[in-house]
Amino acid sequence: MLTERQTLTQFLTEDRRRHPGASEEVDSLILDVALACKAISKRVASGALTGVIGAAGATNVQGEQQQKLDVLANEIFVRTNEWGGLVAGMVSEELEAPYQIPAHHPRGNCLLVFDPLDGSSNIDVNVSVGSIFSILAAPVTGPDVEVADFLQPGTQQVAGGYAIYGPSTVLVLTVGIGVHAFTLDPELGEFFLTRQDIKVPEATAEFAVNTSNRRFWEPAVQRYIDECLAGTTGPRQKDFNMRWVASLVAETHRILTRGGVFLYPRDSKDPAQEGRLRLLYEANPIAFLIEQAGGRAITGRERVLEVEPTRLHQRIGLIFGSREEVDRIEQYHAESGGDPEQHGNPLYGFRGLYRATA
Ligand SMILES: O=P(O)(O)OC[C@H]1O[C@](O)(COP(=O)(O)O)[C@@H](O)[C@@H]1O
Ligand SMILES: [Mg+2]
Ligand SMILES: [Mg+2]
Repeated sequence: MLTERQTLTQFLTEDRRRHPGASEEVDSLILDVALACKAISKRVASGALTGVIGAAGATNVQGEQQQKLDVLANEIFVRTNEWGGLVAGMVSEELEAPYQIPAHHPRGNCLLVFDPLDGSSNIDVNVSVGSIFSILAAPVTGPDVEVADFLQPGTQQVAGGYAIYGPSTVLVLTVGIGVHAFTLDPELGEFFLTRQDIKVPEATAEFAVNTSNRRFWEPAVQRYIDECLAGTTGPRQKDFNMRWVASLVAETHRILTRGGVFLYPRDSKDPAQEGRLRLLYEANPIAFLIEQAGGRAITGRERVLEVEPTRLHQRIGLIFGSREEVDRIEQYHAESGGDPEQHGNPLYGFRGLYRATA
């Protein structure tokens, strides 16, 4: 098997060299991230046997209850990446402020941004979870990294990806030249290239959304989902299937495997927030992967990767997947006049005046 398949290390040292932006520092950092993901994968797989299931008893900066595995995965990410001399600073879902590299470790030129454990609500029920990461170049500033250093649009990412801890552990990666997947051989402890140049099919009949939020959605999203649900009896003239795993990594993996469209749109549930998912360490790396695979990722009205971040833990509407469906959702937002305040406007409801033509 070793001779037949390319390892992640071989892939980075051979294929990456063809990319003009390739840097050994980024390659090495990706390998450190992969090491962290292997360690997390092992802890996730051991489950209740090693006492990692359950709440940690603390609340993070998002106001969410931390699970033991959230804390552990964050610790693994930080400890694995702080000493190698590759990173200038880190931002994590689980840390309020940027993590400064301790003075006794060398400082590198990359910024590492991550969601150490995505899909936390699925830990207890033994459903797939994952880790998401994004790598940016560190602007040259003072000895410490600052919040402003991390507020770069997603177009500036030099690498992004996720590891999914499912029936098998798979690392999905882009360095800006396509999307590739590496499956962990748990016996050898090595990631092997198992899918190259992944492409999201342009058309789909499968959507993913948490429909319990319907009353908080903007009219454009209500219209789109209502039309999908109407199937052959509605304007789309075809039936749709629906999935909702409640793990962003699992939904992304499915869409990268067989297509589909994902929506966690901006809504009015918490008027102080623009959405549920975080821009820097959830939306941006996922958008980077999806675009590299030929799909699209938007907030509803703009390209996710072009959003100028204003806060570390900023939330955003996230809609991504097969190009034809994302185009349609974008069009519905444009047609609704660009006014996000029209929540619940009956004119846009399923029985409303504004129904799409197929
Ligand atoms: O429970 P909801 O509202 O459906 O939200 C599910 C979403 O929340 C998340 O679990 C948020 O990520 P975290 O688990 O890292 O907080 C996503 O993976 C998922 O898409
Ligand atoms: Mg998450
Ligand atoms: Mg998380």
